[in-house]
Amino acid sequence: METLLRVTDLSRDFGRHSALSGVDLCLERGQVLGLLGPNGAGKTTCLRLLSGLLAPTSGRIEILGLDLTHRPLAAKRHLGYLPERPPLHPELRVDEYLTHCAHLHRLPRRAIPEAIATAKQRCGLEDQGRRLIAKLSRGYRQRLGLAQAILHRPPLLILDEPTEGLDPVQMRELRRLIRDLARDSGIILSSHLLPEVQSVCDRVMILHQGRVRFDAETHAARPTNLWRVRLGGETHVMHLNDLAPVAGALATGPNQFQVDLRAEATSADLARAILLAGLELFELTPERSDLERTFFDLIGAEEHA
Ligand SMILES: Nc1ncnc2c1ncn2[C@@H]1O[C@H](COP(=O)(O)OP(=O)(O)OP(=O)(O)O)[C@@H](O)[C@H]1O
Repeated sequence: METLLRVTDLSRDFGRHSALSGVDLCLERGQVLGLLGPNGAGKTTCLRLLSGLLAPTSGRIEILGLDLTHRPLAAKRHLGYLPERPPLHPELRVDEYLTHCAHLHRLPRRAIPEAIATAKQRCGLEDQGRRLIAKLSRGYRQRLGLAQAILHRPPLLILDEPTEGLDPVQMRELRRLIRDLARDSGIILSSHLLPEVQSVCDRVMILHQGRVRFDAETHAARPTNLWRVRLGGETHVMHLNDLAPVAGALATGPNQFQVDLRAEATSADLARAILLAGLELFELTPERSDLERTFFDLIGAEEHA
C-alpha cells in the first residue's frame, strides 16, 4: 500500500483558542477516511491545514513524502480540494470555469481539453459544458466543485462536507462517485452525519473540541448481533440462555440483559422465543457500536450544552 498522507501531532490555535490539537493520521491509496464531529469540532480547520490553506501552529504534514510547510508547491500538486463552499464563478460557463481551474493547476495547454472531458465524464457533467454556473442546481454545483478538484488527477482528495445541502438522490449519486474516485486515490471527507460516514468511508475519526475522540475502521465499528433486552417479572439470565436464537446472555441490571444472537437469528426470532417462553418483553433494542456510542454521547453533550 502507498501512503499518500502522513500527519504528525498537528495543532492549530486561533489566539488562545485551540481549534485542533495533537492529530495524527495516515491515509493510503484506495482508502476513504471520514472526519466526523459536531459543529465547531475542528473538521474544517483540519482540512484547511491538510490542503495548505492554513498554516499549522505545530506538527507536520507530508503528502507523498513531501513536507507541506517546506515544499508547498510540490506537495499541493498531488492534492485536490473541495472546500465547504466551492468558489464557483456564477457568470462563467462550466467549460470556461474548468479551463480557468486547469490553468491554475498549471496543466500543459495541450492536455487541458482531455483533462476537462475526463473530469466532466467522471462527475456526470458531460452535457453541462455550455451551461452557466448561475443556472446549475445545488447537486450539479457540487459535482462541478468535485470536477475542479480532480482535474489534475491528484492522488489525494480532500472534501469538506461534500454532500451538505444535497437531496437524498443527489447524496446517493455523490457517494457512488466518491467510492469510484477512491479506486485510484485516497480521500478524506468531513461530515456531521454518522450514516454518511458509515456508508462511504473505510475509516472514521471523530473530532470533538479539536481532539480525536475515536479512530477506527468503520467495519470494526459496526454493531455485532448484540441486543439490549428488558423483561418483566422475576427473570434470571438462564431463562434467556435457554432460548434457541440466543448464543449468550449477560445480566446488566435488574431484569436487564445484553443478548448475543446466533449469526442466523433475528430480533423477531428473539421476540417470538421470549413470548413463547411465557416471559414479558418490555424492551428490545440494538446495542450501539463503539462508534455510535461515542458519536451520540458527543452529540448529546453538544445538545445539552
Ligand atoms: N479563522 C478563525 N478564527 C478564529 N476561530 C476560528 C477560525 N476558524 C475556526 N475557528 C474556531 O475553531 C473551532 C473549530 O472550527 P471548525 O470550523 O474547524 O469546526 P467544524 O468542525 O468544521 O464545524 P462545522 O461543522 O460547523 O463547519 C471553532 O470553535 C471555530 O469557532
